[in-house]
Amino acid sequence: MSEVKVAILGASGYTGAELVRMLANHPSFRMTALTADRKAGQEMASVFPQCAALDLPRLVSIDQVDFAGIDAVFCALPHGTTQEVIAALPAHVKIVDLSADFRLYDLDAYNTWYGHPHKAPALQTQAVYGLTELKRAAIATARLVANPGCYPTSVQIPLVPLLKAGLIEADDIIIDAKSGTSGAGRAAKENILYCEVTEGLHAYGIASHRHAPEIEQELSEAARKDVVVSFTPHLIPMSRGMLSTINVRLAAGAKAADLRAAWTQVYGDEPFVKVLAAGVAPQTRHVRGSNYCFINAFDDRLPGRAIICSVIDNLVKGASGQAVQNMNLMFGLAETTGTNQQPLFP
Ligand SMILES: NC(=O)C1=CN([C@@H]2O[C@H](COP(=O)(O)OP(=O)(O)OC[C@H]3O[C@@H](n4cnc5c(N)ncnc54)[C@H](OP(=O)(O)O)[C@@H]3O)[C@@H](O)[C@H]2O)C=CC1
Ligand SMILES: CC(=O)N[C@@H](CCC(=O)OP(=O)(O)O)C(=O)O
Repeated sequence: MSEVKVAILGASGYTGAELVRMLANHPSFRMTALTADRKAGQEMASVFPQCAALDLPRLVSIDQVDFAGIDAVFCALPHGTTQEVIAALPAHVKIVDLSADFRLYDLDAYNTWYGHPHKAPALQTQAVYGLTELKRAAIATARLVANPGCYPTSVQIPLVPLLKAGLIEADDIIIDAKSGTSGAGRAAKENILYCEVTEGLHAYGIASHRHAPEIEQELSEAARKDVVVSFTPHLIPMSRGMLSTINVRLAAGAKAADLRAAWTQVYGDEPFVKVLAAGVAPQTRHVRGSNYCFINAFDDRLPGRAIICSVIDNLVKGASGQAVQNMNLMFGLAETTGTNQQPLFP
């Protein structure tokens, strides 16, 4: 196909850097504009020395980009800042938004969880929630894709097929999730300072994290009834990686082996979702730097219950990798184009 001219808004952030890493080897997407806020005017190689060998445009502010010459936009800005930016883009541009700004279909729920009214409600009705493996047909024809959050990605990949198949009960889902600190972005914040996260582990957003309604929106659709989950995120002292350990009540007679069989049926041909061999616990170190999601299920010692483990790299399948996977789909390209890096191990 002819070259697709791409702009990355927020290229000086962590997910922006991951987008650059993936697009550097992409045969069709050419990085034409890269934006920053405080770092506008700087070379990428001065912001990210790992980019020194790449021929990249200088970072500019968003208002300096001529979007008439852009075909595709990856929007990697903080949530709350993207709705007006995306609403101002010309109609021919296809967009994958990595922020949370277009993920909740219900505008009242958005207002409740994000603390302000939606600033582009008409555009929200066009947005497609972009968990690639579960929404492929809608993503392929969308103009605006709301890329899922990292925690919701790690949770929905295992749970959606199980709820659709009626293999787990929808009213008893307990999610214990852990994220590396890159999940909080590159901007300086006291709670992610080295001394605040190293040699320790803590829960945050207990019973109040904004990813709960996003998870519930998609699980409710799968279960065809309202689902409420118990969701507890934790911050762990590592730069990237996410583990969700999910405790579920099985439908009568079901076993972990049935969950594994259902996943194999749904994901058997997927390039990025892998059901590990029986008994093997998914580990974040085995997906690091890759677009993989590894999942597995185990029978609990409590009768009728199972424990599910799901790992992703929060910056890749949890953000930029899935974003490129989605943009590939929107341009009729193989989803693996530019996204099939093997994990970095050890
Ligand atoms: N980190 C992760 O694991 C994940 C992140 N996301 C979401 O992706 C988005 C980007 O995250 P991440 O890369 O981690 O964030 P960072 O804080 O690392 O980067 C934010 C980027 O946006 C720019 N920026 C900040 N404020 C503004 C503004 N008001 N106007 C224009 N540009 C601005 C920054 O520029 P400058 O550097 O010049 O300040 C920087 O380029 C967020 O919405 C985040 O929630 C989604 C899934 C996972
Ligand atoms: C470790 C950490 O702080 N993680 C972020 C989630 C990252 C993410 O997916 O954010 P968006 O929904 O904004 O895209 C958080 O808990 O808010």
